[in-house]
Amino acid sequence: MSAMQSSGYQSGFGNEFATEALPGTLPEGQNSPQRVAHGLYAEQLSGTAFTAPRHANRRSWLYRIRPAAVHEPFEPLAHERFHNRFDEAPATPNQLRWDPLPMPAQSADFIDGLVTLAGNGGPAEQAGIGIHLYAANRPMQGRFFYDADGELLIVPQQGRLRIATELGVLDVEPQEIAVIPRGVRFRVDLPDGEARGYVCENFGALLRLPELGPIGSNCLANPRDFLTPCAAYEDVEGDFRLVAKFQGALWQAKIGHSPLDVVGWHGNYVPYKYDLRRFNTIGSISYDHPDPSIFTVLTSPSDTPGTANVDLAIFPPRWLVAQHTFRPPWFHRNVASEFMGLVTGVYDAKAEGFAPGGASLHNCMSGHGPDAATFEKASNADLSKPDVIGGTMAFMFETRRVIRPTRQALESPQLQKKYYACWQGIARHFDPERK
Ligand SMILES: O=C(O)Cc1cc(O)ccc1O
Ligand SMILES: [Fe+2]
Repeated sequence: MSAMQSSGYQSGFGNEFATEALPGTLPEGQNSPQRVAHGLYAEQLSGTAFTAPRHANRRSWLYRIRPAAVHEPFEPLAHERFHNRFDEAPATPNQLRWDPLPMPAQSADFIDGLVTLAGNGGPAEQAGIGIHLYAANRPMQGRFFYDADGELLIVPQQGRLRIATELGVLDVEPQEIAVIPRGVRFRVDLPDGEARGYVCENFGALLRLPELGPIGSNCLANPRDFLTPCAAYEDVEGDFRLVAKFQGALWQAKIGHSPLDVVGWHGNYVPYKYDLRRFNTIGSISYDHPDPSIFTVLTSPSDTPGTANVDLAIFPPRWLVAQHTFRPPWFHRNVASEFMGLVTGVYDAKAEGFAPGGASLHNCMSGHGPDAATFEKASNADLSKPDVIGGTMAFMFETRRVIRPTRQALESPQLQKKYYACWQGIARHFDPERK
């Protein structure tokens, strides 16, 4: 099958977009005309309840060669490593860290290459997240995927992804993220031959931009930097497979055509990408390190105000200028649970052991913070000079619920058995006489 080429982008977050790959496709003044132009079918894709409040309501109208209903029955598709079984092992208060997942030894496409590391809640609850890694060395050939359980926040760490979706093509590279809405069908091609990264499967409310409060009307992730593809379609027939993730398990159906056959669409339920290097990072220009909520790119709110189902926060390059201050992240315990990954460079709280492609987990109320080497260095740094953190991009999925590692994550050879030791060298400095 010929890979769809990039179709260009439209900018903005949550906009009412309208795009057509063939002129005259979109109906004028209505959504569902008696006959759609070019002999297409009209289909609504609803991402929120029909009656969701207007500001949160998301749906798109798709004008396509065949409706999404056209495929043979689904049958279960085994996948040992990609699931939502977050109750296989006791949730642990231990600080955990993993080395990067190796590239696959056998041939694996994006779906084959998914491994579930941890999660909470589930698709039936419509709350919580799944945390997965992927490592792939083959494009998805003749198969397409959609996730009915949640939207997929994809964080590439190595290798570019070409994500051909029903609504158009997203080309993403490390330091960019992509979000594929629940239900949207897509295929992942690998322009660099292999790729690796992280996926947050969000079972809860759709990711949105955080409120800015006193920050004002700009900064953090600016809406115009979010890019949604222009319409692009494939008109191909063949012996293809449609893979669905439904209630934690995979299903597969035969489909005789590419489901990426949407010639035009309009609406606000859309895939998008965002370049994390565009993030307008805010920090202290006086003293003390603020809470990392200032680093929030996107948030999935829960039913409790200010308490996220999941936040995506990033730790991008930035200047550290705070005076009479311990500049790196402080020691802390958090009611929320923190999963971190590293796209590139070094994370400022960890001198070593947290490698690009690796991961860490600090659960609810588990103490963590700078390792011993970082503490000593930052406690003795010359604060008369600004310090610059360059060439790095770490991120965090922070969630209100405890993050439960899967059995395979706890049994993985990548789990660092001695992670706790990075704090064991923390010296006792207490001296009642010392100022
Ligand atoms: O390293 C961490 O644990 C993440 C983190 C970063 C930060 O700057 C402040 C708090 C926090 O949890
Ligand atoms: Fe933390």
